[in-house]
Amino acid sequence: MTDQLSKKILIVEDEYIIADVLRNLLQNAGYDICGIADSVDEALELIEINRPNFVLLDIYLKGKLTGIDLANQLTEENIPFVYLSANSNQSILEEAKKTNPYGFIVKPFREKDVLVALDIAVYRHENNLENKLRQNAALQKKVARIIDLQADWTYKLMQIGQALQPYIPFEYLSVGLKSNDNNNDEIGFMRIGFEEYQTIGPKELMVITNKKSYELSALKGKSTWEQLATWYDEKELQAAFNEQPMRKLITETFSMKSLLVFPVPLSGNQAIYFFFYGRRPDAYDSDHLILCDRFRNLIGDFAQIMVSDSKSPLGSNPVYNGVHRTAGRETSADLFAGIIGSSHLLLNVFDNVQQVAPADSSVLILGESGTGKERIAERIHYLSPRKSKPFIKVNCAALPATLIDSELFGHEKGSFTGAFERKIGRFEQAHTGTLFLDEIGEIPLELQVKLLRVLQEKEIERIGGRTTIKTDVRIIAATNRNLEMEVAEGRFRLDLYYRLNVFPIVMPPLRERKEDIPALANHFLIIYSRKTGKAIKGLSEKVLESMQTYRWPGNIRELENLIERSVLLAKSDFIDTIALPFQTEQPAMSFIANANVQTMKENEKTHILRALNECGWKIWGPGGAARLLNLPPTTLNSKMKKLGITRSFQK
Ligand SMILES: Nc1ncnc2c1ncn2[C@@H]1O[C@H](COP(=O)(O)OP(=O)(O)OP(=O)(O)O)[C@@H](O)[C@H]1O
Repeated sequence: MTDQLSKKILIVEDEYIIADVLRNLLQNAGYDICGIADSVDEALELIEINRPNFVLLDIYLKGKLTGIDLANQLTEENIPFVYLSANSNQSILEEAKKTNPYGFIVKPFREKDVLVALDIAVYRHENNLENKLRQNAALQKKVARIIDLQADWTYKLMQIGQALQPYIPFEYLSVGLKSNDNNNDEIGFMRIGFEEYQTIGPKELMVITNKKSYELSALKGKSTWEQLATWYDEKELQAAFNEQPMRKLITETFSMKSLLVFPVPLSGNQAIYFFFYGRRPDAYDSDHLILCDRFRNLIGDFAQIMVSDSKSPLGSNPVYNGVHRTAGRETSADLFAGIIGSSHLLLNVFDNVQQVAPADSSVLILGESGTGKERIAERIHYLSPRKSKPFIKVNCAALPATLIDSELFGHEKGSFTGAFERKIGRFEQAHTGTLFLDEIGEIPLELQVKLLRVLQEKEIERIGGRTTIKTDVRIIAATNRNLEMEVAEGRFRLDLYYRLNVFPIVMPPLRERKEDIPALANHFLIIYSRKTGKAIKGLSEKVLESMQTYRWPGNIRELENLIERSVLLAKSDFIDTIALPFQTEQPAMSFIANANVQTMKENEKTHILRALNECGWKIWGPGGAARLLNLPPTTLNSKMKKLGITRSFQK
């Protein structure tokens, strides 16, 4: 459990009785209550005087201002808070959620709920801080290494961009120097793979944009540069096109949608500017501004040394060293071996993995079935300091509810009928390593409490055992369900959700990264040609085109199965027809926000039914639906049960 004794808590609650109950129970648990406020004004005063470590925050308070107003102030001051709320209406809760609280306690609450919620909040906050501190330290080391590299400055600048990528993602980075003599050189780096960038210097830009040097200079001359770090979403970026013709050119030429401007002041009234461009309409937010603040000095040190060197590519006599198309020392081939694709959505996932892997924080991988969640979980483990320790996987959907308990925690001999031997559970097996809880959304509610306790207390008890056993396990959980929706509908515990959701990674569905389809298809073609001993050379343009228009409800797994089947059926060394399932047009569905659980279930149901029909309702063995769907038959069975699929369901 977290050390409460050092934690000062401020209670902001206008109902005296509730505030008093909270004070008593928190004091009994060892917390120090540094004040009770019934309005935002009073809370601000107490914060100023007492600097609490944590705030428990009611939404409706005395006075005009609400807890949500105070929340923004708390975020600015980096004071974590947990909401106390009665069952407010949905729109208020939505507003509250946007302020990124560390948890919610719903009134009326039990003593246990409050203590657990606070404990999770402290854990989450500490993990956040740990992440932030680690970020700074890691970047500091990288920058020092880059400065010392035996390479030209253009290459070093590209390495700086690459070092920033996990924190400030970009698809195009332009770096410019603003100086007294109005020299506005810019140099660009286009991301073309994981740790792979192409340099776009002035000459390349002229060729790509079909503009002469003086035309580009004129566009740059018209631009105004911000004094402070600023971000623009798609609309804001477009609205400023008139005053910023150079940004318009870059945005349109490279199909970018948002921008983060990061100025770093240097000596002698100069400043170096980093323009991060993203393909998402809202790639940047206030968190990136905080990162800019944190990294400013570090990047400033690098830039100062660079511009003082006569060989700098930016400065009064720029020395530009031509085109680089360079990968970092370790490429995706090393770090993400066998994970095919270079779409910006997948590259963002790689960035997240690289960021979180070295830490011990829990990771929650979200995404539809077959998007590669398990693959990513393995990578996180193998890129972490635990890589030589066990990686243990539990598929929560494949286990009957009655067995999950003993599977996870183990049992002693004779602890229940059928327990003939002592069993070591998965938690113990994963000791010092990583435990991957796949399909975490399927864990029954009763077990969720137990799992939460184990995660907090880091010790387990085997069923029928008398002693507790200490475990040191990193948790990676995955689900294809919308867990927020599961929480809202009472099937998943809010506290467990908050405990697991410390670092979410969202796997994009294949239909949102269609540019990866040809590479994936070729990858599977090579694998299955080799397996079947057929020398298949490729797929026709027509086949690739039809694959691009298909929606892939089963994602990469479905693509893999389709290629496997096509290779088996191929009569020549070239695949020029492919049996894509017939599909009615469906509206695009995004997984996280606004996802409609019903639709996803329906989707899964349709997909399974299609496979069952294709296999004549055979589930097990060769030619069975389980093999077609690349699922263990037990998983398929439990999915069918959950989705209510029986043969009579099929009309
Ligand atoms: N980027 C990728 N490159 C190559 N193969 C991939 C990639 N992503 C996934 N695969 C393959 O696709 C199949 C499905 O991947 P995986 O089991 O990791 O998905 P999942 O999201 O965990 O699915 P589920 O939710 O059904 O458990 C596996 O055979 C995996 O090896």
